[in-house]
Amino acid sequence: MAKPLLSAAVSMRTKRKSTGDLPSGKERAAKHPRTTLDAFFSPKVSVRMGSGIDGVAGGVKDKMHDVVLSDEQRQVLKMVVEDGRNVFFTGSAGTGKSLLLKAIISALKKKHAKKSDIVSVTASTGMAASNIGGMTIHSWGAIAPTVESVDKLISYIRKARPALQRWKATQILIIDEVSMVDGHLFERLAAIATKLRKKTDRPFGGIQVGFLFFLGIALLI
Ligand SMILES: Nc1ncnc2c1ncn2[C@@H]1O[C@H](COP(=O)(O)OP(=O)(O)OP(=O)(O)O)[C@@H](O)[C@H]1O
Repeated sequence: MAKPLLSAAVSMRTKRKSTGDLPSGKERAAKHPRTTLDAFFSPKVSVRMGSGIDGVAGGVKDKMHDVVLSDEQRQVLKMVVEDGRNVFFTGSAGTGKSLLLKAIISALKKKHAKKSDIVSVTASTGMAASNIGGMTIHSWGAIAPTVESVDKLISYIRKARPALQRWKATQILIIDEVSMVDGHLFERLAAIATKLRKKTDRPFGGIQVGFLFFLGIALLI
């Protein structure tokens, strides 16, 4: 049987329940340990199985499964979400990168729920972008592939208001499958960010960047 594929539906299970839902006193403490920071970064994530190709083929029932992140996955999630660090991680096939990326996106969106436009989720290809509920890096940044000059690109972006808003508002940029982004495009993205955001002293104009590499994740934070 084909291995189930992940969809973008990953949700953190760290939300506090109202006290009315829980028993009180010692029983409650035993059954429902207090939510600690450590517990926050030991999230259970629900993964929708059977979507994607398997789902289309109808081979697997669409069903939510709880999984617990491994120590390594939790460590990366904490570095990105809590510490706000630029993180790149890689690994061979099936080591849980995609699941972790979805958990990271979910945690970032939850953390920044009141200012959701500061988190941007992108990928180098349309397929990868759609798998994580994002858009291609070209669409996100209004990068016309035929335009070479950074200044021309910037004047084009200034006229494309939604893209301009994204460039200015984004504080955390995730790029999935960053290995498909060539160095030249990457340099242009960095140059545009620096010029548009007017923070010339900081790489990428101060955007935190994260990447999911071909076999891993790269975040620009
Ligand atoms: N912490 C975990 N607990 C249980 N299952 C997990 C965990 N992390 C990942 N998995 C499962 O392992 C399988 C492989 O994970 P995933 O697709 O994220 O790997 P990957 O590194 O992205 O693989 P590839 O490079 O081939 O795309 C998936 O079925 C996923 O649901």
